[in-house]
Amino acid sequence: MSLTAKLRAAHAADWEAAATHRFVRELCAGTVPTAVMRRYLVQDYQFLDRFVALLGAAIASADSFPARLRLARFLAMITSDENTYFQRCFDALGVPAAERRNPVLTETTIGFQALMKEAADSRSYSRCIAVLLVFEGLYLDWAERHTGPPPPEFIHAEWITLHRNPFFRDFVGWLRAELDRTGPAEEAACGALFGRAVALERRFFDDLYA
Ligand SMILES: Cc1ncc(CO)c(N)n1
Repeated sequence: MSLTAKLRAAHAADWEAAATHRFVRELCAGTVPTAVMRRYLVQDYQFLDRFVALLGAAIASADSFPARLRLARFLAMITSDENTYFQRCFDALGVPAAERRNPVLTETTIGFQALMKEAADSRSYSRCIAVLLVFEGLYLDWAERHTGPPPPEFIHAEWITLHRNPFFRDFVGWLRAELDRTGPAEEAACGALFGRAVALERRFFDDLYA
């Protein structure tokens, strides 16, 4: 069994709970309450800050130029299309500047930031990839489970299509292959980060309805 298949199986309960969570079901149906969507986007924008730094660490620690190019292309999408999605949502929802820049963070967001900092500071390519694979693989998974027409509001529809398109799917497949190639040398450390990331993803969605 490949490392990524083993990790996915070891954390199947949290993974399934997140991939089929009430939040993603409501998102795909276009019925997320506005207050819930707003809470999600404000916290996720703080997630994104460290996520960009983690991608930078992965680029710096990668063992080949093709890997750096691939990660850099993904980073370019995050810092353009995905960043402007957040800005347009904040405009539409009337989120003030202070809450875009410096909101009160939940424990879970703080946990995500600590996890990403730890992976980035390790300067280990495979540890960075282990964390990235959870973030992107889980979002690809729930987005691809949605097969109906996109919901009418851009706030819902674009968050789905950002995670359900051929470029994103290829990128996740590539992350999986990179972890299977480089992760076995650091299996315990990669597995621990992977498991923490999946548990945080589940909690991040749970928090929205707490
Ligand atoms: C919490 C979280 N996990 C994964 C993604 C996908 O990048 C995201 N935007 N937010």
